Amino acid sequence: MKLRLGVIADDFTGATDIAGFLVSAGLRTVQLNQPSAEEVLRTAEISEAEAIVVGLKTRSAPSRQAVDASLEAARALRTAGAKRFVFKYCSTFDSTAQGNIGPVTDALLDDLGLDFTVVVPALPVNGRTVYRGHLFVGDDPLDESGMRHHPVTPMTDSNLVRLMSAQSRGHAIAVPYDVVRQGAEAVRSSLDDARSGGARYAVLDTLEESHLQTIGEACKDMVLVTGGSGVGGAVGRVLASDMDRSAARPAPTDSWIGTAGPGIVLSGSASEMTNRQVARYRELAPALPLDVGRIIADGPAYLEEVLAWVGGNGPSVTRLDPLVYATAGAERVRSLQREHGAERTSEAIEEFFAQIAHGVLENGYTRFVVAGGETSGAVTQALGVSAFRVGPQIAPGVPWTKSTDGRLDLALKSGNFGDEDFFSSAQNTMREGRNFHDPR
Ligand SMILES: Nc1ncnc2c1ncn2[C@@H]1O[C@H](COP(=O)(O)OP(=O)(O)O)[C@@H](O)[C@H]1O
Ligand SMILES: O=C(O)[C@@H](O)C(=O)COP(=O)(O)O
Repeated sequence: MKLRLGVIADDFTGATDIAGFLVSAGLRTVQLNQPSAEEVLRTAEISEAEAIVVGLKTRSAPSRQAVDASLEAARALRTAGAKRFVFKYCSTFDSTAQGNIGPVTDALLDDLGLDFTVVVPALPVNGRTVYRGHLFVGDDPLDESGMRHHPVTPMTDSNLVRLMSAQSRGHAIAVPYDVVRQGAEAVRSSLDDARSGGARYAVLDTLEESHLQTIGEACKDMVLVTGGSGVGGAVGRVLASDMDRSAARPAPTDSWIGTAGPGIVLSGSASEMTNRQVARYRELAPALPLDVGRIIADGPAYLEEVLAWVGGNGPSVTRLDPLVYATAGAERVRSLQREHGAERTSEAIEEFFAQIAHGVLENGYTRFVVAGGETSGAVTQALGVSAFRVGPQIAPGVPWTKSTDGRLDLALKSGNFGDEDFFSSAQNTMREGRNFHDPR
């Protein structure tokens, strides 16, 4: 077994995000969704994976459930040979004072016999930076960004030290930019001081890619690192540079071949970026907005109508895949939540997307572009996909993935990732792929 790194990701888009960065770092990486311990072990044995990413759906689950699922994943990864672990959460934290990042981090620390770790959500390539312990999204502090309107985890505080202290058992401190820019040695010594001073978590300022590399090197001997795909990629690069690379082997995405069947775009994210992506794609391809009232009141009959619409807008009619979306602006989301209840609305929409995915799968669809983390979790489960190979990146943090049985191609897009043309560029990337066979 070659396994070095085990990643526990709190949602499925987050899992593909970090898996893509680990592949780019040069590690053979497999992604498993909610696997049993046996699946983790079997994968480590037969796949020669150097990194296994376990995608969970724990971001907004009840805390006990999130802790249990994360511990089970970490133990399975350890049994499979992993010596180092990353707990991957969102680059926009997506975890309020009642959230699961603190409880899961505490449980992992205890289970691994540790008393200290780092908190590094930053992903500068996508505009997520941390300064003086505050998380920024582009030009805005987190609590002034679109994330303040998130339907499930509205972020109204940008101070990670405060958020982490509120959620967890221990004391968090910030390691400022002036230390990080001095390099790995300075960071390591600052972390040692923090730990001996009684801190349990250090939030590291991160303004640019080079800071991630510094942090990756400073955390070289840390068994558990927590944060986003940025620090995950840095840990991966440091690990890869330490490994024996004498055996020639193809780059992990060299042999990427897309499936040939029809495709669909499903968008259940209500983020600002996804709203822009939907608006843009509506100009290019057939698009069906979902009626949330009918999802709740009229489930099965409405599902039949939606599937019929998809069937009528297939490959013989349109070059770009049809889009079905619940995506709406903050005002509309609030009003639907007032009318039907926030949790009920989210769950009903996610379940409806799962049913659409299942329906089109039965009709022979093989290519799925999905926007939204929770939505991707629901869709992937409905498709019965439990393991992915990770392919080329469409945009930073969004690779194409393929079910390991080769049946399906999936692009699971975090709500906030990609540019306005993401939905069409995902399909174009696939069609332009060297080996992609487009039946149209
Ligand atoms: N129009 C809407 N009104 C209310 N909730 C919505 C609407 N559209 C989507 N949602 C819900 O919002 C949540 C979005 O979360 P997610 O899929 O993780 O997207 P993101 O990646 O942007 O966080 C889902 O639970 C989804 O069902
Ligand atoms: O780190 C990130 O921003 C993403 O990998 C992520 O976690 C995606 O979550 P959603 O925004 O819920 O899709």
